[in-house]
Parts: sequence; C-alpha cells; structure tokens
Amino acid sequence: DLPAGWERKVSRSTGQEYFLNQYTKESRWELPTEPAQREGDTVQCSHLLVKHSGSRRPSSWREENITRSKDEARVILQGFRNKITSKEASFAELAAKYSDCSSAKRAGDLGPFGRGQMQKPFEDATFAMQVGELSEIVSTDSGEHIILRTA
Ligand SMILES: N=C(N)NCCC[C@H](NC(=O)[C@@H]1CCC/C1=C\[C@H](COP(=O)(O)O)NC(=O)[C@@H](N)Cc1ccccc1)C(N)=O
Repeated sequence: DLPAGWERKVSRSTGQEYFLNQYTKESRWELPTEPAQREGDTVQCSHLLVKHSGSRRPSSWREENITRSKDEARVILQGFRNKITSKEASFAELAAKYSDCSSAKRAGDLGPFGRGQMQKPFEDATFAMQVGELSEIVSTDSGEHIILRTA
C-alpha cells in the first residue's frame, strides 16, 4: 500500500500510472517509498563494517586479531565513504574488499530483515533511511558501519 497522502492516478494524456500526493500536490512517476515504520515491514541494506579493538568480536575473515582503535576505524571508514560519494569507488567493491563482516562475500548485502533482528543503532538507522540512501557512520557493539539501504 502507499505511504500516507499518496494515491495512484492514471495520466489522461499517456494512460501511464503515476502517484499524486493529495497534501503536497507533488506528482511522481515512481512509487513513493517511505521509511518502513509500520511493524512487520522489512528493509534491506548492504553495510561496510570496520571493526576495532573494542568490537565485541575483534576478528574477521580479513584479520585474525583486529587491534586498530575505534578512532582509527572511523577515519578509515570516513575515507571509504568519501570515495563512494565522490564516485571514486563503488560501495560494493569497497564492502567486498574491506568489510569486517562475512556479508563482504555478498558485497555487504545483509538480505531483508525486520525490527528486532539487528542491534538497535543499526536497525534505527536503516529504518529511518530512504531506499538508495548512504548513512553516516553508525556505531554498534560490532564496530563502525556505513549502511546503504537497498530496499
Ligand atoms: N541477518 C541476520 N539476522 N543475521 C544475524 C544478525 C545479528 C545482528 N547483527 C548486527 O546487528 C550487526 C549489524 C549487521 C551485521 C552485524 C554483525 C555481524 C558482524 O559483527 P560481529 O557479529 O562479528 O560482531 N554480522 C552478522 O551478524 C552477519 N551474520 C550478517 C550477515 C552476513 C551474511 C549474510 C547475512 C547476514 C545482531 N543482532 O547482532
């Protein structure tokens, strides 16, 4: 179903379906998606995790014993984020190469998940994002993440 205020319309001239927001009078060709707030909704995202010595499990497929500091992890991750926003590199290639999560094997894809599955900061960040949005750095007990919401 559509987010509040939106309704399906058919263009009189082209017969094509479009969406009109009855409050803002904004019209869009593509289906408006809102942050998944309703219970039971799922979201999908990819993430790039950089762990540090304070991570709950300071080890990963990349590095047996992770000793970098939390600050160092954040500097490294901000560097990756800048490369993505400047289009110097793609999220997928950096996640595949550098993410300290096993999802690196899937270019960071975590698959669909609902509320109650991920650590709260990660869940709250993802559910508040629009599809296609790249998060700022999000901290969890696992380490420092950037998140790309994909669905
Ligand atoms: N799909 C699920 N439900 N899998 C269980 C998620 C458990 C959840 N995990 C987290 O909240 C963080 C944020 C994203 C990844 C993650 C942590 C860790 C890395 O950190 P570490 O645990 O060494 O501290 N990666 C995972 O869990 C991976 N299985 C995620 C994954 C990998 C491949 C395919 C799908 C999912 C939690 N409640 O701890």
